[in-house]
Amino acid sequence: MDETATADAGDAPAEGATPGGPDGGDPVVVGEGVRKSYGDVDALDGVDLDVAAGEVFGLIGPNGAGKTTLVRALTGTTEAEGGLRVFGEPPREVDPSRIGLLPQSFDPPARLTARELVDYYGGLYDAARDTEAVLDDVGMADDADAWYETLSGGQRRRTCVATAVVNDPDLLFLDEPTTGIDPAGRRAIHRLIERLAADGTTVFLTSHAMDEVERLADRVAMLRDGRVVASGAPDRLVTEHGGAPRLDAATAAPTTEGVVEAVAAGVRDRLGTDPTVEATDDGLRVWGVRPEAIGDAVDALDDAGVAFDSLSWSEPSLEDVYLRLTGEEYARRGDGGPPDEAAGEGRRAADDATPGGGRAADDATPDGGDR
Ligand SMILES: Nc1ncnc2c1ncn2[C@@H]1O[C@H](COP(=O)(O)OP(=O)(O)OP(=O)(O)O)[C@@H](O)[C@H]1O
Repeated sequence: MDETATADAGDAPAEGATPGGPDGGDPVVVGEGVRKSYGDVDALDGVDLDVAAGEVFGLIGPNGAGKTTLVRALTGTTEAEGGLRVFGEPPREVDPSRIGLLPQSFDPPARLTARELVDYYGGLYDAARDTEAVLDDVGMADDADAWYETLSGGQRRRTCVATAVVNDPDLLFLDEPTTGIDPAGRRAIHRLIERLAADGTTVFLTSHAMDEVERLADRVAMLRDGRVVASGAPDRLVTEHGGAPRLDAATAAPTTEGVVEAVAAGVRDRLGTDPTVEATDDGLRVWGVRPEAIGDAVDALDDAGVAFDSLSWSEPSLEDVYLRLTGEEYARRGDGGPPDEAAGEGRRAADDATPGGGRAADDATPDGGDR
């Protein structure tokens, strides 16, 4: 979906945003100024968002940012202040058959097999998908006769995903669906999410796996301290907040200020740009090295007498956006370089956020709780 990325929770949707979705229809999920406190803790501090029909909406943020609280508010499994609408209704009034929910913590009966569990949850609905097909979707067809309590952590999580999609929901909430699942299983879950979205299911995805969110989400909202500090399409967020591509050199010897200056001078001469070079924990980093300039940058390292053990080049990703806008970081940084500026931007965005600003997500629950 084409939306300008924003990093200010207090803003209205940016110009070019299509809050009603690509087809201009009503959003499936709307949150306006959503607030939730636990004692002195403001778990949600004024969150706004909308999710369009058929969209995969990613919600990311550090531990304790408020993601699960938001999912719970949107699924009606906890009370929250503010405007919450799912399919135009308060979350607790939504037809449960339209909603799928995979809570972060879900403890189904342990002495049922995976097949029996999917059957059981499918039986709660008038129309459910075929159990075998759902088990196959999550890669559990071969282990379907094992008791839940004997399954591995990843197999359990796959089974839980199966119970969340067995009713073929119009809106699916997945709170960290792939935690503990091996790479092949993750791919199976990703394919399932992609297929559901292609078939029109709206997916509200919470995850700490930035590669997963970057791959799957049409739009992302980043929560920090109960506030949205950025939202937009992943590629736009990366472009606007991810920083520059960089070349990292791992060196045995510590990087001195003299080496940093020598490399900076060399890169300036060879690339004709004014680079940011900084010492890192295991060597040094040159920011702003485009793929076609890697050779020249390496020559500049050689010129400066940098004896490196290994080199790596990387483009910015959603993980960089996350690290910057949450104020966390990768390695030790120099003064005033791109990471510091971006981290400061994130901190400012969070600090400037006003109650009722930003974007968030709403939700509803199939059977009234974390099952
Ligand atoms: N039932 C509760 N009682 C008291 N405090 C709570 C409760 N649920 C959540 N909180 C607090 O609300 C804040 C947000 O918690 P929440 O679980 O929503 O974060 P999260 O972003 O989902 O974190 P994580 O990534 O670790 O799952 C935290 O400070 C947490 O301690």
